[in-house]
Amino acid sequence: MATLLKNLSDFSQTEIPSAAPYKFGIVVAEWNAEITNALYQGAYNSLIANGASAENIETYPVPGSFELTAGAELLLKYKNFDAIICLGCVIQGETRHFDFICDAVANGVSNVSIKHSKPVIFGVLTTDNQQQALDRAGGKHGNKGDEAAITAIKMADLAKTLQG
Ligand SMILES: Nc1c(NC[C@H](O)[C@H](O)[C@H](O)CO)[nH]c(=O)[nH]c1=O
Ligand SMILES: CC(=O)[C@@H](O)COP(=O)(O)O
Repeated sequence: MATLLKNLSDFSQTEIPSAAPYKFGIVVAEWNAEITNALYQGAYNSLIANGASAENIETYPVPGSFELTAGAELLLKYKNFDAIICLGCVIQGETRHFDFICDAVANGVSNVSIKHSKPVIFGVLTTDNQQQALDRAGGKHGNKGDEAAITAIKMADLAKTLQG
């Protein structure tokens, strides 16, 4: 469903499990920091609002969205999280660099999730311009960080259910 048809922060509280049992790692890209900091605040606040403990949330910066994959891999290799949230903002420039970054991080995050059988959430804005990013980082279309956090809670809960 296109974002124009669904607010990124619009969730029914009854559809969200408690985040209390789970540990979350958040990897945040430093590129476009005004946007990614807003995404992070949305994600952190959503985790806390749904019962996560502050001591169960660890946050790590990486230089850019391309490094989100490596950040997620390192967290899952060396730490014990129930879900990883990757937050970034890639804005189209003059060249095809945008395409390569977006493809790399989308595929990379998915591959790390499958490799570790752990939820790794793609909370990355891939926009034509800064206004589209602002609209999705706490603007008129909500906050993709909220969406990423709720997705992480749901997936961590699914994993716990399936593990028995
Ligand atoms: N242009 C953007 C970048 N570029 C940097 C890359 O993500 C990466 O850090 C670099 O290529 C070195 O490996 N990153 C973003 O997150 N957003 C952009 O708009
Ligand atoms: C997504 C990018 O890496 C991009 O912002 C870099 O800008 P440019 O394509 O003009 O070099």
